[in-house]
Amino acid sequence: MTRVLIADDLSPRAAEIFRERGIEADVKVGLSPAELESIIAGYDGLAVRSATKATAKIIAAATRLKVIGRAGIGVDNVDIPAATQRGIVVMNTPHGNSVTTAEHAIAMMFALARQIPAADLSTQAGKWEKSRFVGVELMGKVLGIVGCGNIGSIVADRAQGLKMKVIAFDPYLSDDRAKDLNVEKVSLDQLFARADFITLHTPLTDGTRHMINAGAIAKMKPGVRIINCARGELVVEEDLKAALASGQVAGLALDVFAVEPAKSNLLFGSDKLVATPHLGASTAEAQEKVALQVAEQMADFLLTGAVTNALNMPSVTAEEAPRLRPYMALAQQLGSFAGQMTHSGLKAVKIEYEGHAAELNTRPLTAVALAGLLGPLLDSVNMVNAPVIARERNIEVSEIKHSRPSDYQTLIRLTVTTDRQSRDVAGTLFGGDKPRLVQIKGIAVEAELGHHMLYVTNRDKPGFIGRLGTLLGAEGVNIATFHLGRSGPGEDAIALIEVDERLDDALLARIRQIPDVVQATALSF
Ligand SMILES: NC(=O)C1=CN([C@@H]2O[C@H](COP(=O)(O)OP(=O)(O)OC[C@H]3O[C@@H](n4cnc5c(N)ncnc54)[C@H](O)[C@@H]3O)[C@@H](O)[C@H]2O)C=CC1
Ligand SMILES: O=C(O)CCC(=O)C(=O)O
Repeated sequence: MTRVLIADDLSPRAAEIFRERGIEADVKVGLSPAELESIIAGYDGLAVRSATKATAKIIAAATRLKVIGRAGIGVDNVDIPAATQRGIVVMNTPHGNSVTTAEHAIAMMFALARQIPAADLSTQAGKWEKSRFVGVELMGKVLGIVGCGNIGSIVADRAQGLKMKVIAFDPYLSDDRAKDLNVEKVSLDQLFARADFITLHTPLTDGTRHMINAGAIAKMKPGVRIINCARGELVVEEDLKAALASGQVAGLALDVFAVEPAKSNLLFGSDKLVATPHLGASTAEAQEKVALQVAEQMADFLLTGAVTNALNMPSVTAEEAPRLRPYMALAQQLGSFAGQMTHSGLKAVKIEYEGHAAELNTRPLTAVALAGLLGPLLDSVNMVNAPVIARERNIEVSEIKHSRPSDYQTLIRLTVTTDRQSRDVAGTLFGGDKPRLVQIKGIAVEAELGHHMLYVTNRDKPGFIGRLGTLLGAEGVNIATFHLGRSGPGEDAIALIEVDERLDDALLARIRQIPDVVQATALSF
């Protein structure tokens, strides 16, 4: 039975959805890394929020794992390259908690502007310190948004409702989108120089780690207030501590910390700091949404092959999945055929689509063709890691969709170039869903690929087929199907023969001794 481990505190809806869809769901929250490592091999899926770290070590132990689902946005707690190498799909749930997180950023901005947490503490302590808590108005102030994606743009919208002037730095924000959002696109230095409040909404990447450091803070307006509801490591906490002490930064609101859970932190204790324990996504509504979304996505993938919001492979919608399935089988078979015939360094792979195939979402087909191709050459290859492996090995992959009329309603052709030669193989779907090989090295042949095949190339000479059939019969080899093709009378010919069992090397050697045989290979599908 398909089994999923829910390792973080997700809404109970997630487990319900898995079970409703016939997937066994174990909820084990708070496992240590060692405990997780010791049980992960029993699961097909792992659902997490941010507490569980799916490290390379955990992933290496996850021999059965097919999918990691992040009920949330940031996936910095998942080692995506390690998952990709192991052929594990990593998916998240963008949008599910964006409004909630944007609202938290706005709440943090108010908390800073009016010192609400400190005023609350003081008031409840019976101090009534009206003059200590004189705040600043938000109206007319400049809000600098660093990272204007889903969350940043919602923050921009809400801030405009508060009559703030919104400026944004985001290298991927187009002029049109900035215009739609009514935000002024600026450089990072301009944002630092102009913003009264700065709010961070970028993912944590090598490019954003520690972007708010002493150098950046020095460029900011004295008395700036900074909000971070994205990731702790976007800032250098030591530098912020110094800036709070000097007054360069008047207030700091942090929902996220370099080390979490932040049971202690060098910034704690300052009355200029407002801190929350990574609560950005923690509303009932957001948690319900992300739990439902991650469970549906993971179940869809595990049960139907539909891929939504994956970070390491192309998407396949639930509608596409059944339509793509026979094409996937065809692409896999073509790849596998070519892979089993490839014995020297692979340099390039070209995958061409014609007819109906050219109208499909071909990225997953290309990925599966590559997996079929590399599978016979390497261990543990699947459609998730095959494109990465090809890239790492400098294999040039090209995909072409032809709009020209085709002899076939649908056709996929794979051309593999090695150090020594180029070889192509093409196939179609017979009756709309049955994969058939239709061409090998430009020679027409129509063959369904069975489990065990014998592939022979020979010179087209009288008596050859009889000699081959006689030898196979004499060796007790049962022939299921026999397919022939040739480029012309007396020229290159091929035979594709389905047999009940894989032929051994000794018999293959004898087949190669039959006059006119060029090569003979046993293939398995
Ligand atoms: N505190 C919390 O509980 C939550 C935190 N988050 C964090 O918020 C982050 C942002 O989430 P979304 O807005 O949904 O992501 P998103 O992907 O929609 O937006 C991120 C934006 O950052 C921009 N960006 C990337 N590198 C940048 C750079 N060097 N400088 C400026 N901008 C850059 C991107 O172009 C993109 O527009 C997540 O990656 C996650 O880490 C998300 C949800 C909840
Ligand atoms: O699940 C959570 O509480 C954290 C959410 C988060 O940080 C994210 O979605 O990136």
